[in-house]
Amino acid sequence: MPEPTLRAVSARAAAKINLHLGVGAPGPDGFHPLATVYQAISLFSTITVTPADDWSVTCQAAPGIAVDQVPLDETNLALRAAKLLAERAGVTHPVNIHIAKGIPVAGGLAGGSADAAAALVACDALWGLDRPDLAELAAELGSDVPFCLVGGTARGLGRGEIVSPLPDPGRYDWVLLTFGEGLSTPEVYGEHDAIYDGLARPEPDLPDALIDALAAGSVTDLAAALSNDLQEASLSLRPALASPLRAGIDAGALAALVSGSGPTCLFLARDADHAASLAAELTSYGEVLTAHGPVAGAMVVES
Ligand SMILES: C[C@@](CO)(OP(=O)(O)O)[C@H](O)COP(=O)(O)OP(=O)(O)OC[C@H]1O[C@@H](n2ccc(N)nc2=O)[C@H](O)[C@@H]1O
Ligand SMILES: Nc1ncnc2c1ncn2[C@@H]1O[C@H](COP(=O)(O)OP(=O)(O)O)[C@@H](O)[C@H]1O
Repeated sequence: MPEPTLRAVSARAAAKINLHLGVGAPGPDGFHPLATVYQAISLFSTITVTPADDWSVTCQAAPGIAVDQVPLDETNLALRAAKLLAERAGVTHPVNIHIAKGIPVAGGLAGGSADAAAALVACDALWGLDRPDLAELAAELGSDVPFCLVGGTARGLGRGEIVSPLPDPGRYDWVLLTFGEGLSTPEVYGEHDAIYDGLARPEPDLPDALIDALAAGSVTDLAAALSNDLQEASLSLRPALASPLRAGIDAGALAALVSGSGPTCLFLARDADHAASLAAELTSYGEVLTAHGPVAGAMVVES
């Protein structure tokens, strides 16, 4: 077994958005086949792992982020990630996992998945493992976790865990409208199934227009190609989202859509200055953040 080092190690991972989220009919395991395009954006969780006598998790919120819904028991996804890696690598030394949370919780931004990806990378470095197969462990932890390891912009197939990078040389500025009360991902998928009950659902695919827009770095073409099959279900569960989505377009956003399973609303801006002015127009609807993408995946950082 590798000898543990005594130092603490920090790693950070980014939130994701789905530029396209195509959802098919669920398989026998209840999971939905996806054809999605993920983009990592500049909202981060930083995980610090420190050798300790027992396994534990602590969490601290960045300004504007509410962390009361983050579990501090064995269900915490970062703790599950660390324990899974320890078990597979034969490590028996517990760690404290400290989460500095900069990603809104239960917002359709893969905050828990980002924490898990960062925990894998941090523990891998702390324990001196240098394992090349973190993606396999990531897929066991959740459908979004493999993307959070990789970052950038990538297509996601299967249930979202089969990730391959896409050329994306541009920079995109986003305004995010977030809400204190999240939406449950399984409930949103369930609502999607209820809406499509009895209706045929084609196999999901990736639109060429989106891939081309990204390759060209064209913000206006990207705006025209954004789509989310879960948006209708999110709006059905949270009808109040319709009004800020409309307000964003009225204020000049190039596009407005729900992020993944929601309820975070995304607004695409022309550039960073435009994002700042759009953000100022939307403050009456919820907590407003700005971010840009694509950014890198999970990586070790200075503590
Ligand atoms: C919808 C998406 C879009 O990227 O993310 P969020 O917007 O919630 O962050 C993902 O599909 C969420 O991924 P993730 O949150 O990792 O899901 P998992 O832990 O693997 O699964 C949680 C639950 O979501 C449902 N689920 C998830 C993925 C999938 N392809 N089909 C599903 O039906 C299942 O009910 C599953 O029990
Ligand atoms: N480290 C974590 N951070 C946030 N939520 C977590 C974490 N571990 C487990 N959870 C649970 O996962 C749920 C979904 O949170 P999150 O991953 O932020 O949202 P989403 O699935 O919408 O992207 C939360 O309600 C919470 O109960």
